[in-house]
This record gives sequence, structure tokens and C-alpha cells, in this order.
Amino acid sequence: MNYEEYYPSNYSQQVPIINFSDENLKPGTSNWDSACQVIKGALEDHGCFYALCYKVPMELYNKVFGLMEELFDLPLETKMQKTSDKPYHGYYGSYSTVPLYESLGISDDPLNMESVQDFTKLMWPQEGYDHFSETLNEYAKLVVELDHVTKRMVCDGYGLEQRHYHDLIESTSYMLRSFKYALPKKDESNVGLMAHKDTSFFTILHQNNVTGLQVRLKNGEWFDIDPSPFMFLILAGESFQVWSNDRIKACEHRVIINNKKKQRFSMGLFSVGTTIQPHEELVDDEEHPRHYKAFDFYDYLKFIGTKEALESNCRIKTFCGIHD
Ligand SMILES: O=C(O)CCC(=O)C(=O)O
Ligand SMILES: [Fe+2]
Repeated sequence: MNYEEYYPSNYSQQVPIINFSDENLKPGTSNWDSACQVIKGALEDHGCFYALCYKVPMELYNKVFGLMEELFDLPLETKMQKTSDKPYHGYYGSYSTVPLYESLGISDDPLNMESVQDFTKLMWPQEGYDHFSETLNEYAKLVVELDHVTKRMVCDGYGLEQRHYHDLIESTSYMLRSFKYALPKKDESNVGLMAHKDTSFFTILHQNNVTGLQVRLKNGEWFDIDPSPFMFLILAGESFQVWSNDRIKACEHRVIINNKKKQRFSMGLFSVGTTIQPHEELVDDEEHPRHYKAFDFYDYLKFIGTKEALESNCRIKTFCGIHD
């Protein structure tokens, strides 16, 4: 297994697929080491790769997306009750620029059953919705495992000691969000979500088998992401770009609603930190001088809504970049 095998010559710019359910993918093996290099290469080239993973069984997958349909079918007033003082944690929808898009933050601590229950009670104050909390909590645990393995592989890929991986995981928290895109009416634009980069370390996206998600490859082309049940798109956000001192590229992505019949739903697990800065081992005086100052993640979230950020062609550099 080597980097080239994941990029067959006739698809030289494609996004590699790592089979996380391969029994031979164990730390310390040559398979593991080469997979770490493939992941590192893909994150540096395109900011993303596919995880093929059978951890979330088909039954759970169907349950999760069935529940998402029920959730977004709730009245707008109910969904709007999900508010938060933190940006990007509440309900978002009815934007004039992207009218097809709707999104609901389910929990900023989805491994904690009580946090998921609070959301469930807000949406369904009547009894009888325990299955929602149980299903989403079970789902989040499995996707978080995928996040952990991937972060370990990134650390191994850069030759960092185990303690750095543990530090990274300990400073990480998770946000589970859900997305729904309405079908465009005749003559309406099919842009579901405009091209953007996420602020997270990783965003793990999982879709209801309906196409629409695209990532921008290194060569500038837009690439359609496979929405199959066992395919997870793992994409790097700006936090990883900073952490890696510009080795990893935050992935640019967008949603174009090109399926005219079936509505697209998607789940996103966002992993975020508190203080973000280049990792000490990835900074040196010669080849890799420090590119960013340390910053508070929530200050950055506040910044990205400002005019200065919107007008910048690289908002993360405007916010905390060190210019030589
Ligand atoms: O709909 C999706 O799968 C992607 C959503 C997304 O990119 C985001 O909310 O940052
Ligand atoms: Fe995104």
C-alpha cells in the first residue's frame, strides 16, 4: 500500500479512500504506517480524504437519517427554539442567499447523554422520544471513535510522540450538527451551501446517500463526494491548518443540489479546540518558521462574521497569521 495506489493514474487528482475496517490496519504495522502517509498526503494536497468504515451499521444509519427527516419536519418555531450564545450552535435557515439550506446543532457534547436529551426535550417536549437521544448518542460515540483514530494517524504521520496525540484529544470537544437541503423550485438556484472552509480541526460528514457535496481539489477542480452509507468524508478545517503550521490545507467545500427527486440530509461531527496554535514540533527556525499566533477558538468564531473577515481572501491569516 503506498500513496500512488490511492491515486490510480487515470484519476490522478482524486481523493483517497482509507479502509478503517481493514483488520490489518493496526498501529505498529507497515499497513498503518503507509495509511498514515496517505492521510497526511491527502490532507496536505486537498484537505480531505474518505474513511470507508462499517462501524455504523446499516440499521443505525437508517435510524439516524429517518430521525433527521422527523426533526426537520417539525414546525419552524420549534426548530428555532434551539439557540445558543456560541456562534454556529443553534438553528440556521431561511437565508436569502442559500434558501435551500437548514441546519440544527444537536449537541456540543454529544457523548454526554444528558446533553442530547436536553435537545430532544426542546424539540419534543412530550414524552416518548427517548429513542432520539439514544440513537444520536450511540451514533456520536461511533463517529468520535473514527475521529480519534484519524487524529492518531495524523500525529503518527508527522512522527509525533503518543503524548501529543493524547494532548490533542484531551483539548478537543465535539459538536454534532444536522443539515437538510430543500429541492430547488423551477428556476431557483441549486446552490445548497456556498463554498467555504470550516473552522474545526476535523469535520466528519456522513450523508443520506444523496449527492451534492463537493470539495475543491488541489488542481482547483470541484470533485463530487460519494454519499454512500459507509463513506465518511473527513475534512480538515482551519484549526488543523494552524496546528500543522500550514502543512495541512483547510478544505474548501460546497453543496450543489443536483438530485432533483430526493432531499439531501447530512450529519456533521465537528471537532474543535480552545486555544489553537501551531504544534511545537512542527515549527522550526529554518524550513518551517511559525506562521500563526496562538488564538482563542471562540474569539475566532466571533471574528468570522465581521466585515474584515468577509472581505479577506484568507480570514485565518488576517486573524492570527504572522507575516514575514
Ligand atoms: O451539508 C453538508 O454535508 C456540509 C455542511 C457544511 O459544510 C457545514 O456546515 O460546514
Ligand atoms: Fe462546511
